[in-house]
Amino acid sequence: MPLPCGNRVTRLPDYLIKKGLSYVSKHIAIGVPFLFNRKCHLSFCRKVVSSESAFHQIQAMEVEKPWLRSSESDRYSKELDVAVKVVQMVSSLCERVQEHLISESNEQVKSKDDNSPVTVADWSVQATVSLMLSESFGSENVSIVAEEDIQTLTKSDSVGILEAVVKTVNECLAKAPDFGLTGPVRPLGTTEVLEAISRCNSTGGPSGRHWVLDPVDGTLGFVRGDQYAIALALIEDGEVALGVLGCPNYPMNKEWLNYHHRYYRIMSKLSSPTSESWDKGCVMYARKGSGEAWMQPLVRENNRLGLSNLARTIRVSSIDDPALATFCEPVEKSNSSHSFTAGLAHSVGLRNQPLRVYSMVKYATIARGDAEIFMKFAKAGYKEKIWDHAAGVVIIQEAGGVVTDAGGRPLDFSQGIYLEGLDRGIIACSGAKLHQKIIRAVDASWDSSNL
Ligand SMILES: Nc1ncnc2c1ncn2[C@@H]1O[C@H](COP(=O)(O)OS(=O)(=O)O)[C@@H](OP(=O)(O)O)[C@H]1O
Ligand SMILES: [Mg+2]
Ligand SMILES: [Mg+2]
Ligand SMILES: [Mg+2]
Repeated sequence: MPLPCGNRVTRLPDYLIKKGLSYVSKHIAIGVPFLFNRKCHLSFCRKVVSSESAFHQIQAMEVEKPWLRSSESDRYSKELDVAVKVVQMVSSLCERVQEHLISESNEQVKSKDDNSPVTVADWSVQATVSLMLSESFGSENVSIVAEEDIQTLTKSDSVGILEAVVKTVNECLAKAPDFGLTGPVRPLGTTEVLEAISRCNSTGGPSGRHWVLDPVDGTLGFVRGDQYAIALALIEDGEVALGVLGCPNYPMNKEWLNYHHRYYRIMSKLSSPTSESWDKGCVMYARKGSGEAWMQPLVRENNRLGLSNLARTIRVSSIDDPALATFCEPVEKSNSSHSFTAGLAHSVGLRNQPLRVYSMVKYATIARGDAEIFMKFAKAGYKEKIWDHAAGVVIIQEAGGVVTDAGGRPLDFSQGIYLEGLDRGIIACSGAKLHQKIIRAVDASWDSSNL
């Protein structure tokens, strides 16, 4: 089921609006689940909606469609709908911040106590997602496990960056209607923004619903003008129910990936490519058990296309011959042993150079069939966090792939913020055959490794 990702409101004569609304109401009244033809429904809405209030009426009706809750296959429809829109919204925020970071200065980057980087974007995305989920589901119903806290942000030397966060959040919230969402009626103050960030301090666990957010995954890639992702997932009773990955620098068309990120920058200075020709970013999403994963282009301010019409299903690669397969891994060898994976690649017969990509875009490459294997072997003692994996895992699985630890067991999202009990590392593959070969190779070489 493709989901909407934004609507531009254009003024049309009143008689058309009425006609449009009565068309929608009629279909609801006679119980025609025009969800079956949601593409048509959305492009229809885009054509007939002439004011924000009319648009919100249609949205409200959309939310109350009874059939969304009536069948198991439509479970989490509303949650996924909201999650995709929110990720679209904050992907735009990240693009603006990244552009600014690259062209202006490094003042918007800080180091956390563990020396890892954090930026205006990380905090602003976390605040915005927290606010929009509360707005959509009621703050009392929303538990969020997320990476950032306000410790560094409230230090005395962070006054400038805190101001930038509040400004960035308010600018983003003001654009909520462009994405089919409702933002607050007035700009938020510093305390409210800090509260929104701090509220994401849930520790998850085996029962109940928990949203899991990595506001900017691959912050290092982000500050370097390279790949990064916004990752939002919903865990219910310890299982990942849905996942959304915003990948603002991962093009819809694989071909563009061959160009280095610097090329983007040069290109955007030479000409300002339209999103139609450039197609630079995408959002991917999936619901557990649906057997489908989807991708659609990022909503851009200059993008008035019928974006939901451009949503398409994605599928993992059908390549199962190691000689033809490509594996991807983290860019930084401090995050995953490049020498160990090189040994595995050799023993399994992988011939292609590894694709080193920052962030959960690695999960996206497998889900979309741009690579066949993703491996991560962190140093002993490092504990993987659930927000670095939840969204990517469900998207790969629904796209037809396999994700386990190196012992072949599924990742356990039920034990709080860490993937407790993870056996050695993470292996995601497009299919069972490659997966089995990698697992065997790990077993054969683990004892002689330094890991
Ligand atoms: N020491 C160590 N070992 C393993 N993993 C670590 C380590 N330190 C951090 N992290 C987590 O890695 C996240 C970034 O992973 P990537 O796959 O993007 O790594 S890389 O930047 O491409 O090397 C990164 O996510 P973000 O902080 O969201 O960028 C961290 O959660
Ligand atoms: Mg991360
Ligand atoms: Mg992060
Ligand atoms: Mg981080």
